Amino acid sequence: MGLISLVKSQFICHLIICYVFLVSGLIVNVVQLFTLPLWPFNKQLARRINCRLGYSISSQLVALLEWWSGTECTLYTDQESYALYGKENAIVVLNHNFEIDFLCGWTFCERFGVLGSSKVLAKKELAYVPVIGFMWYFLEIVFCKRKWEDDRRTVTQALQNIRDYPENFWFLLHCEGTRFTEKKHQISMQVAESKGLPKLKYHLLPRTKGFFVTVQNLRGAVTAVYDSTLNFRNNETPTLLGVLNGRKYHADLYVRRIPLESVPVDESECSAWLHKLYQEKDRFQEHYYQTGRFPGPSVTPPRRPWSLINWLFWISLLTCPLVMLLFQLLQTGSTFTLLTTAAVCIAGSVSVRWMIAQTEINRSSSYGIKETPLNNN
Ligand SMILES: CC/C=C\C/C=C\C/C=C\C/C=C\C/C=C\C/C=C/CCC(=O)SCCNC(=O)CCNC(=O)[C@H](O)C(C)(C)COP(=O)(O)OP(=O)(O)OC[C@H]1O[C@@H](n2cnc3c(N)ncnc32)[C@H](O)[C@@H]1OP(=O)(O)O
Ligand SMILES: CCCCCCCC/C=C\CCCCCCCC(=O)OC[C@@H](O)COP(=O)(O)O
Repeated sequence: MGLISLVKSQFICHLIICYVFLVSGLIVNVVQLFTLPLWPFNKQLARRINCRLGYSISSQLVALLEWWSGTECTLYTDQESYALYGKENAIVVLNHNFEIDFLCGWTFCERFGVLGSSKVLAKKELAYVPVIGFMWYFLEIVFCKRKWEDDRRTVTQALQNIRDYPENFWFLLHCEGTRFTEKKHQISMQVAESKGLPKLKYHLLPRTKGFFVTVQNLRGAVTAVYDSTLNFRNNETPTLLGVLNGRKYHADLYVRRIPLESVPVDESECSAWLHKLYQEKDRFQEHYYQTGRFPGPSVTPPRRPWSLINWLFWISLLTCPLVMLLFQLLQTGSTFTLLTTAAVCIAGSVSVRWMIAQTEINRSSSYGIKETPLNNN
């Protein structure tokens, strides 16, 4: 192990990174709160400000992936589509197999300049993740309970709200609705069979309602669907803890740009269209496993310096007072103050560890296992 790798794997480095993320995140959250009075008077300005504030949080995680772990992100796509990325609103349909697929998604957003404004149809539980959940509230992220009876109205309303968003955005949909596990796959394929649909090898059966309602409500505001398929080279199974430890991964993303006009308007045709899309995605994954690459030309969109600059800004701003405070505590240090400091550090570490745990597949929800109609019979 080289010296740099050794440094990156040290707990003290992780502690500092997490401290900077938490404290800067909370500061940004407070500033976001101060934008509240602006919303009724100049909503578009409030949104633009929040895009920048949100960027200041999410780009730290991107910097961790791009600059700390040095993970390579390769894009497989055609030249004409490449020229349009970041210059239009789009719905992104992405497979959901990896613990850091959200982070790779963010990284591509960053490289095409839409990180601050990126959106997602996210499960409601994520709204309660400290820092991120609060940030998302101000970025008008669309949350769902994954219960269609409850979601139909709220999701439609939230989608209508973002139609006039002042910055180009990508709206991410993991149509499978949950992360891939063997058990969920097995159950999902029983559902596919019962519906007379072809079996998928690498994906869960997509849930079509969210996709339909998104297309229906964003038609006219969004110009394309980006059918995106992510995989990692050499059977890597990336984790956020691995990234924090400075481990380098190799992400490959295959993107096809599909004009929105070619997505059917009728609900059942739209659902059939999505099922067909996932059958094609399955073939792309098969191709990847056979050949080690996706079809077509590949390109590596360059890293931009902004995520690193933002990160270094927060690190320099927040570590000096921390060091000074620790020195003062040690000098004056009563047992009580030292114990209190230790307790605050432990509480911080535990909460960040809890946040990281939200990304871990072995703690994945039981969605797709419990609620299947086959299990209810
Ligand atoms: C150039 C670069 C391009 C791209 C770059 C890539 C990405 C960057 C883009 C943006 C980045 C932005 C943000 C990223 C940051 C963070 C991301 C964080 C992640 C959050 C992700 C999540 O939280 S995923 C979970 C939440 N989201 C979803 O669930 C979306 C998908 N779900 C739906 O759409 C659902 O329809 C729903 C949620 C709207 C409603 O849920 P419900 O369960 O009620 O669904 P349905 O009514 O649809 O389900 C019933 C139907 O499903 C059938 N069924 C039952 N059991 C199963 C089963 N086990 N498997 C499959 N199907 C099942 C059932 O039979 C019903 O069928 P019907 O025919 O009757 O519909
Ligand atoms: C600068 C570095 C800071 C290091 C500290 C990192 C702290 C972690 C911060 C944020 C992590 C939370 C981001 C949440 C995004 C997780 C998205 C996700 O993958 O959700 C899963 C959901 O789709 C499906 O859930 P289930 O499979 O049904 O269960």
